[in-house]
Parts: sequence; structure tokens; C-alpha cells
Amino acid sequence: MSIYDTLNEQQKQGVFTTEGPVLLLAGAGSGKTRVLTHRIAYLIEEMGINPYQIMAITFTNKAAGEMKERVESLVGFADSAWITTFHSTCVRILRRYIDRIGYDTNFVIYDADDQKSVIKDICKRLNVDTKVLKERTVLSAISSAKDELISPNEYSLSAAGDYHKQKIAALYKEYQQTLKKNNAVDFDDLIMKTVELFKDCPDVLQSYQNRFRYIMVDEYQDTNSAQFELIRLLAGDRHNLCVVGDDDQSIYKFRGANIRNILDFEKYYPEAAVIRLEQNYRSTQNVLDAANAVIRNNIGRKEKSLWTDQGAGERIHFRQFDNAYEEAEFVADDVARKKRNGSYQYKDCAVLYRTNAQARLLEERFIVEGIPYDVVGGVNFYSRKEIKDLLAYLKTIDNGRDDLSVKRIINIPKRGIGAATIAEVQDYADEKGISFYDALKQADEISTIGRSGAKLKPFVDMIKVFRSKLQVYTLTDLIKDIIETTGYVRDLEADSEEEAQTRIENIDELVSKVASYEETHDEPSLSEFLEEVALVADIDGVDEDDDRVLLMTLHSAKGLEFSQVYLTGMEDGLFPSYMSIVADGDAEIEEERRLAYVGITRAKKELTICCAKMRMIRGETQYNAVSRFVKEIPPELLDNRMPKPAYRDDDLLQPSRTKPAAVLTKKRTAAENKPYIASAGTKMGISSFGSLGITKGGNAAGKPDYDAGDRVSHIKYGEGTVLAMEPGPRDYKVTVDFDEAGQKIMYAGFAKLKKL
Ligand SMILES: Nc1ncnc2c1ncn2[C@@H]1O[C@H](COP(=O)(O)OP(=O)(O)OP(=O)(O)O)[C@@H](O)[C@H]1O
Ligand SMILES: [Mg+2]
Repeated sequence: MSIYDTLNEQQKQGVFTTEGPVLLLAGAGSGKTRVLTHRIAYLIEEMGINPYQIMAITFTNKAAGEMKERVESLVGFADSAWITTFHSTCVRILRRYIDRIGYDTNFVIYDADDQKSVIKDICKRLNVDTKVLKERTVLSAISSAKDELISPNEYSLSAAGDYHKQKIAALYKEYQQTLKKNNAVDFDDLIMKTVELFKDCPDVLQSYQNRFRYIMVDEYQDTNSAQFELIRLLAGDRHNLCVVGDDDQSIYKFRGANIRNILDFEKYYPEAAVIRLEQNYRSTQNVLDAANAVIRNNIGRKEKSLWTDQGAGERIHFRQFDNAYEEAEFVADDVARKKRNGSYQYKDCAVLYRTNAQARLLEERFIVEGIPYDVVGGVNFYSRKEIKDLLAYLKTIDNGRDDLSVKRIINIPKRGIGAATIAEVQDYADEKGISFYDALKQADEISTIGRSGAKLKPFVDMIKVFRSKLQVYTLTDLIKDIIETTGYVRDLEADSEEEAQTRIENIDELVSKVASYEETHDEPSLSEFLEEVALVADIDGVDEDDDRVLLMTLHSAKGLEFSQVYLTGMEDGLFPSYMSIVADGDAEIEEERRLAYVGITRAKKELTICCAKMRMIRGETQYNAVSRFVKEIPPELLDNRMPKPAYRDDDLLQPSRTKPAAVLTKKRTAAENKPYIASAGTKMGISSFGSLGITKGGNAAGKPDYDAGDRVSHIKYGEGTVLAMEPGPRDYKVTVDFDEAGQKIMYAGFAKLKKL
């Protein structure tokens, strides 16, 4: 039996139609990604195509890695095929040829933080009041323009007569110039500059067209205009382009995804073979019926219906709670129960939510119950100060042209170089048209800085020494040397704050990352390492082998599947979002509904939908009705009846008139609102590359005022007796025997026990 015998007829058609354009349009879990992996295998094994001539593109590194793994398990070795993300594809091309459009091939990639500093700077220089025109607004306008391949000049032309747009046009222009001067590109540039390169240099385009005879794109519904242009150019006259997607899962309109790309594919390629898949291999019939019932409410979609032969399965669990604390508690308890039963592992469970902010309560509960988890997204490891500082050293050593990095570290550790001196150096650099670092090297020539110039030389010398060491050192030696020479960790060790310890752990993690990078690459280089770091998407921090529950937004869950899925916060005003409800027209609600469809269809075995009547959003208590998307699910598919509305309609979304329980109305104190880090006792924290925004919590202010033997009361469990108090690494662990609820172990910081 061959591997292709496991495919159904339509899937086979997708695999065997290798020549000409193919559009595979099918619902969630119908095996689209599987068709792509088998198609690549077929090209290599049966048609004898050199893997070198194959390109398969998807959206996240995780998805690309999985695809590559699956292909390799089918055919053995396919290293020379490009199975990767849009961004990595473009980086590879630009590293080779970007000098043809006026950049250096060792360019740096700016992240969101870098972009923000650049814009801030420019606004200051151009006297733009960022209270009126927010940096975020400017950056998102620039990003949208790039998604549509609109250059600063074109933007400026289209802005005629519109004051606001003209301002943005001026900032966009300046922003591009600054990036170019710093030999930097942002994420959107990766695509746009590659398209520019292909258009300006037909010979470069032709060499890639000759190489890639077969091009495939997964999650095609989320491509934007720039990405479509890129693959259209690559496919050239050969038209060997196979795209797979699901218009019902298009959820990135806000990032410029153009659903027309999928709806109009047949217009661009009239000869395209169009294939549809309707059998779902992932979920139970109940889950599919729910998904179908919800998405049916969108108008203007291509009608399709999913079915499975796996049977109805369990009904969908539906629970409404009084408040978000109870919701979190239920989810944690339910996960713990499944693990205890031995029916599932933690990693079979995923908890999904609409906004990142919802993670906090869930995390707190997981910590209290000692359940290991990872939060996908949140504060990324690479956004931490200590990591950014050390990376700035590496970037400066690699490429002194990135002004932002040089300025970041010029005074880390403190070298007594003042803001005035830095400004003088910058002026000199501007005047001469050179980089900030090059200006530092010529500090002797800058008459205005006087004696402070002497402080600059040791810095430049240090970078020079690092550069020369790079010739003989390994990267691991280099980073250790930087830490030693700058005294970075020594300073932290002298710092008694608990945060300092966490920072040291993060630095250790970075050193391990450098070492593992070196071990796994034949020809490791500093530039390549920095590039990998720049491209890590949030999801990539998740370590497959670890048994942890995954917490993530619905957006991050695209393309993934889990046995147990919890959809939390299913409330009107949260999901769909308040903004989408009040927006004009149905477009926003429809996008939210597609997101609901994505969420529901992640479930393989069981789907649990939760919501709360009351929840704190940005410090305000809100009363929300059950999400309209839940109401769109036929009641017979749910294991619980829809509750009667608890409040009159006009109470919904408004601050309450009824007085809620004390714990909920209490505004959080600043300390409670601080980001937090998982306690070491629960085996979390930064464990893997690119990981988790695990934030820090349960930070005990000191020993609580009760002790073993004391009577205490808990907001939910009532009264009980403290059996034991155990100091943990960050907080006291308290064991209480509650009169009603029995014995519980909790962290003092979270339990908020009152001594009686
Ligand atoms: N013919 C088949 N026989 C057995 N299992 C299959 C078959 N086709 C797909 N599957 C399985 O069904 C699940 C869903 O497949 P896949 O992830 O390829 O779907 P998809 O259409 O890409 O979903 P999504 O839209 O969510 O990205 C996977 O576990 C896959 O291995
Ligand atoms: Mg898929």
C-alpha cells in the first residue's frame, strides 16, 4: 500500500494535479495541509523532481516546521526544498540580492519596539504631537500601505487634500529613509522589498523562476496583496502554483489579508483546477455541526458543509459562570480532572481566548492548582530588556550600521556618556551622512563634544576587540565574553531585587540558545543567528515534548488541532468584540464569526464553551450576555440549556446597577496589576527558545498574618483551618482544611485568606 492510498479521491486529485494552477478550497480539518505534504512527497518520489525546485510557504515557523517534518517522514530527506514562511523566504532572497536595491546584505530586521523608537524620534524631529497622532496609528498606516505595496511617494500623491494623511505621508517617507540609513528593514519590508527587487532586477527574478518549478501556499486565505504579488511573480509563466485555503478561516483582514485573493484566484488563473474537500478527519460530527451552524450566518461566502464518519461524539459542553474567576477555576479543575483520570495529558488541552488580557486570570488559577502551562504570545522572551541589551551588543558587533542598537548599549553599563554628547555625535553623523557608530569612531573630529569625547573611545575599542575575537571565538565564547567584559551579570548579582534573579536566568537561557544554535548548524554565523532570532514567531516557543496546557489567542490557534479545546469568554462585547458590534455594517462581525469558526474547528474530541456574566475589562466591571455565536449553535448540540438572560438587555455592556460581589468591584491595586512570573515551583518560566510571555505573579509581599493552626476565611471556600505554611521560592504555600470544601493547597498571594 502506498502513502497515497490513505487519501480520498479529491485529496488525490490535489496531489496528482502537479502541472498548472490549482486552487484547493476546503473547510477546516479536511486535510488541506495533508494534501500539500503528500503532494511534495509525490513530486519528489514519483515524478523525480529535485527537492531544490520545490517551494512551500506558510505563515508560522511552527506550521512550516511541522510541514517539513511530515514531508521528511514521507520521503526521508528534503532539505533543499524551501518549506518555510513568507518572511524567511524573503530574508533568504534579500540576504543574497538586497544590495541590488541599495541596501547592504547584512541588514538588520526591526521588531515592533525598534519601529516605535524610530517613529518616536521622527515625530520629535518633525514636531508631530504624538498625543494627537499616535505612534501606533502612524505605524499601522505605514504597515497597511506596505501590505498594498504603496510606496511613500504613492502614498503622498494619494494624500492630496487630506491633512491627516499628508502628515502620515511625511512620516512614512522619513521612516523609510531612517531605516535605509540604518541598513534596516521591518517585517512588512521583507515582502515589499523582495517584490521591489524582482521588479527592478528581472535577472534575479528569472533565476528564482527557473529554480522554483513548483510553488505551494498553505493558509492562502490570509495572504495580503503584497504576498500575492510575490508568489505571482515567482510562478511566472509556468503557473505551477498550488494554493490551499479556506475562505471561512480568513481572520487577518486587520493585517491586510485580502480575501479577494482567494475569491478571485480563478480570475487570475482561468485555467485553474478547483478542488473541494468536504470530509473532515479531525473532529466529531457534533463539533462540525456547531461550526457549520455558526458560519452559515455569514453572507457572501462560498457554501460548503463539513461531515465526518467519526460519529457524533460528545455533546458540546457549555457553562456560564457568575464571574471570570469561576470560569478560570472551572477550566483549571476540568483540565486537572482529565489528567487525573488518565484520559488526557496536559498537552492535549488548549485554552483559547479572544484577547491576550484574558490569560491573566487563567494563569493565576493554573499556578494555584500547580498545572504546568505555556502562554503563547504575551511578553516575548526577546522583548525582555536584558535580552534586547545583549542582542544589541551582538548586532553592533555584527553590523555597526544599526544606530538603534548602538545607542541602546552605549551607556549599558553606565559609561558616563550624556544625552548631549549623543546628540552631538548624531548631528555629526547626519552632517556627514554616516552611521552613528562610524561617527563615534571619528569622535576626535567632533569639535563640539570636547572632553567627553574621551569617554567614547573605550566603547569603540571594545567593539573592535569583540569583532576581532569573532574571527577565532565560537559564538558561545563571544556572548560569554560580552557578559564578562560588560559586567552585565555581575551587576545583576549585586542587585538584591528578585527581578534580577529572573533576568540572570533569562540571560542563561540566551547563552544556551546560542550554544544550541551552534550545535545544530554546520556553518554558524553571527548574522544568521540574529536572523533566526528576528524571525521567531510567538508560537515557536512551544516545546512539543513538554506536557503543558497551551493558552493562546484564537488567532494563534490557526492550523493547529487539540483533543480538548476550551473556548473561554464567549460573551457579546468580548467575542464578538464590542468594537465589532458597534461598527457600521456586518463586515467586522463576520470576521469575528470566522474566528469563532476557527476556534470551534480546532477541537478533535471535546469542545467546552465557557462564559461569565460579569468580568473586569480594563478595570471596569462589565455585564455581558452569552455570545451570539453560542446562540447560533443548535441547543440540542449543547449539554446545557442556554440560561435565561440574567439582566435586562439595557444592562448589558454597561457598568452595573446591581451591586456585584465585593471581590469583583474592587479595583486592582497597582501591585496586583504588575506583570508577573510563574512561580518556579510549578516548572514554568522561560524554558525554551522564543518562549512564552509568562508573566510573573503570586509575589508575596511578606509572610501573611496567619499561621498554621489559625482559622481563616476564603472568598469562595468559606472558613477553614490552616494546616501548614511552607515558604516557596516566591510565595508561601498554604494548606487549608476548609470546613465545607475540604483540603486545598494554595499560594498565599492568590488565596487572599482573611484571618478570623
Ligand atoms: N485521508 C485522510 N485519512 C486520515 N486522516 C486524515 C486524512 N486527511 C486528513 N487527515 C487528518 O485530519 C487532520 C486534519 O488535517 P489537516 O490539518 O491537513 O487539515 P486542514 O484542512 O489543513 O485544516 P485547517 O483548515 O485547520 O488548517 C489531521 O490530523 C490529518 O492528519
Ligand atoms: Mg491546515
